[in-house]
Amino acid sequence: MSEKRRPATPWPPVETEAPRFHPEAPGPGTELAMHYAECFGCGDVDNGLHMRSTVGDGGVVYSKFPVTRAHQGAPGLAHGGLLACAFDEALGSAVGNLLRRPAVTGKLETDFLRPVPVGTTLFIAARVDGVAGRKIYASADGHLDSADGPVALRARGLFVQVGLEHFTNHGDPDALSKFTQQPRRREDWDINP
Ligand SMILES: CCCCCCCCCC(=O)SCCNC(=O)CCNC(=O)[C@H](O)C(C)(C)COP(=O)(O)OP(=O)(O)OC[C@H]1O[C@@H](n2cnc3c(N)ncnc32)[C@H](O)[C@@H]1OP(=O)(O)O
Repeated sequence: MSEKRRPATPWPPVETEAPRFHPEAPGPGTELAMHYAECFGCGDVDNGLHMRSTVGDGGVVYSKFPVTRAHQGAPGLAHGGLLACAFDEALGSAVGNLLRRPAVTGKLETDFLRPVPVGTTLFIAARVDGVAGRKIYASADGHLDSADGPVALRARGLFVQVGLEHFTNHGDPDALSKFTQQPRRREDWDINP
């Protein structure tokens, strides 16, 4: 298949500032641990995505999603919803680790350009594109089987900064202590929008 094109829409869709990476953000070459053991994206969960991420140069976070039979939609092909899930994880990891601003996905759009077969590994490169107040814009490309393989998917996400109480009030009162990597303590986060 040739390089796929889709209609171009402005990104970020509003005026933004360049992202300011947290002074204690992990540097290039750092392998990121799972952020929560029960996370479907990166945790130690049966039939989860088992994604692993590494910080690259220039504010890029590289993630790998090994596609198995547990992730099928059509026979032999990855389920589109799980592919979108992989991008949510990859984009969220870039936002959370590089900015250390607590944020949740507000909007996620995914362009599916090529089928992703079982047995392939999706190599996702994610970056933070801009920040407008609480709104954090990030995007990613997903390459088949190598970092420079053909692009199978592209995604764009809006993450909205929230207070840490978002996790403790709506989720688990002990949420912060259950993060398995930095940022996990209140003082590890940049909570000022
Ligand atoms: C180290 C850690 C690594 C972590 C990796 C984790 C990866 C996984 C990440 C996730 O999956 S998070 C889970 C999925 N997401 C959610 O559960 C979020 C559910 N939604 C909410 O909780 C609220 O709707 C939300 C916090 C997103 C926003 O509610 P708020 O009341 O705080 O804010 P508001 O609605 O005023 O929106 C703030 C701004 O964002 C804009 N906005 C929000 N959602 C939007 C949307 N969908 N489209 C466009 N704009 C949107 C909104 O218009 C507004 O713009 P302005 O400031 O310019 O007025």
